[in-house]
Amino acid sequence: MSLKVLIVEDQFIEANNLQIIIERVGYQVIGLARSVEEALAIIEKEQPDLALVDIKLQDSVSGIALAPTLNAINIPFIYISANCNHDVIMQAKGTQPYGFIVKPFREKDLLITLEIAMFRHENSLETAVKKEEQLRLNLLKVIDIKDTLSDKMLAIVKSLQTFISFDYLLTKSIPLSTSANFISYLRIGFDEYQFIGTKEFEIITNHTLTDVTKSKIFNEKSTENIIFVEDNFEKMLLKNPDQKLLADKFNLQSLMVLPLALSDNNIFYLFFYSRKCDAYNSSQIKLLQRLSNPLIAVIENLVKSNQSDDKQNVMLNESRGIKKVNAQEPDFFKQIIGKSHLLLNVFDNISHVAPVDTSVLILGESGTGKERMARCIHELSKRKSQPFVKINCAALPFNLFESELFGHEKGSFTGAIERRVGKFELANKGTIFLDEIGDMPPELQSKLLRVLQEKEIDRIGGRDPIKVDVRVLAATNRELEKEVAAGRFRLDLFYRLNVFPVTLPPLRDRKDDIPLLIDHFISIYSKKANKRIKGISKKGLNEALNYHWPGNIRELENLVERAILLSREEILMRLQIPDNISHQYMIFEESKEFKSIDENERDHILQALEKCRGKVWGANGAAELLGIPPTTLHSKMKKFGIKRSPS
Ligand SMILES: Nc1ncnc2c1ncn2[C@@H]1O[C@H](COP(=O)(O)OP(=O)(O)OP(=O)(O)O)[C@@H](O)[C@H]1O
Repeated sequence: MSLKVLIVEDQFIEANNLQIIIERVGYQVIGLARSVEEALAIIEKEQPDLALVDIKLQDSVSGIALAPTLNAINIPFIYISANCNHDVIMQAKGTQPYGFIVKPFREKDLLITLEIAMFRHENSLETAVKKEEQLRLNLLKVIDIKDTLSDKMLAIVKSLQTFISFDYLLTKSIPLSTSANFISYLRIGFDEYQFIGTKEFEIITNHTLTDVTKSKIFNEKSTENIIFVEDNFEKMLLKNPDQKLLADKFNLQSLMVLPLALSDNNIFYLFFYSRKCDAYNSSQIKLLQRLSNPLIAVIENLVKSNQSDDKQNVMLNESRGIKKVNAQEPDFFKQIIGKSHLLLNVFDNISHVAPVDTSVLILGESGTGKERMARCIHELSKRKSQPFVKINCAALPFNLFESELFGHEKGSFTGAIERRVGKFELANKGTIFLDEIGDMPPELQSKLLRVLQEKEIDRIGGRDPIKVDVRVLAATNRELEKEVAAGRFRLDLFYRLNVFPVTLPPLRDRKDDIPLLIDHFISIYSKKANKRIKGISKKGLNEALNYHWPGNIRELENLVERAILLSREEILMRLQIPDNISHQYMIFEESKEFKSIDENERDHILQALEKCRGKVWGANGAAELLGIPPTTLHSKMKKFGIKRSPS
């Protein structure tokens, strides 16, 4: 059956042209809409499989306004626009389109973008369905686990984590008489949780459970799912001091509540908290609703076994001291040091994508660990016993590029004195890692695209194409959308590579990891230097925590290595951190432009947020530091388009 396409384009000739192109290859155009309103009417009558949406419509409403509806009903869409300025691209990107075509475009580019969009959509649907089924089975399996109650609870927590990312999960039953009435888990590593029951909670917060169960969210016998993100989360905290206590204690920034109505009229609540301020959305609520039956079955089983087993009651509700569960180091990411929640989010994504053959585009500033992550993806895949071949696209001279990637036959050009096998062939059955992909010359981008599409290469001077089976991982520290907008990077290649983007956070956004990384590098480089260095001084660590690390982990690694070589003591006194003030001065000199008052205010707010690690409200928050009310800071952040990115 041919795919049904909706075209949203106000220029008749262009809409007609699009229709001719796509009908020629077998798609069915179910409607030409000239405005968002017309598009909505068509969608209501006849659900398209895909929509092509022009961004700039004559009507005052932009095509981007259609995105929430299309996303909600799961219709993939591709934007078409003659305007590729950065702001438009960023605004469009935020709505998660399946493609972006810049006018004027070639017919071929349009068709490839359509094909990739459908491929990605089907793939993501299929994967989502498979994963959901797996989660359902995993939850039901918990019933048969013979382990203790807390092991069962932990199994549920871990199963849910792969779908609903959380940093703290609290479960609570109403009325309080149910024995498993307050259990919570704080995520402290990729697969590590700290169990926090009633007693532990009191030790950590200095408040009794009675203090913190006063709030409405806890006591309401509501069975509605609720999400608190961004401003709503802050507003909710103002009304619920107990939630504020939790949020401040664990640096939480959003909440999703799932009430489960048990058959004995009790309500069992799952509170998912995240350190990201926009972690939850309605699609997760829908997922949890679909899963409510297995969840209720497993929770009822859990509550029943808890009531019938006094010893386990003691373990859940009376345990003293703070327990780490599953404290053994997980194998998956042992090469990648760090436990900050931003990195844990990356681990979650990588653990989903690594085993499948999808291309992964690793983004992040220089030195954030992109190559290390690529190796890790390879190690976690079924290709791990096959070669991992790296190409640095920025370091290869232009004239050697093609021969390096695809190889050449003897005598195919002056200097080709013998046959050479290219990196793609060397990587056959394994993984190829294209580092600094943003620096690949445009002429070669089309050749790379061909390899990705046809899965075959042409050696220079060779007669027949050679089949290759490689998984492609690519990395860049450039903003590829900007490169596309500037015409330096092919759009179709961008979409091929951007199937699964992963962004590594800069070190300054995950300062919690600095002590771990310093210890890690001290242990490596002190062994190398044959010295016994035990650690770093408090002052040295504080300086490292206050530095902004433009060179990220590589810079930290180099500074630790240098300090070890120079150190005569068992403790590193300090790292030779470049002078922050002179650095700022340099930036000012380089930028030359004189800043407006608004720009200065924006920078100042950003600096305050960075210093307070994204915290706006309360003690040590940015509002306090700036000496303004949090609500004022909030509206200024809105005005300047600043979103909080906590450490
Ligand atoms: N999480 C980590 N744990 C330990 N070492 C790390 C981690 N991330 C990066 N490193 C180390 O930091 C250095 C830089 O990492 P890597 O080369 O992977 O960064 P990159 O983002 O690919 O850099 P570039 O963009 O400059 O190519 C390497 O020596 C790497 O081993």
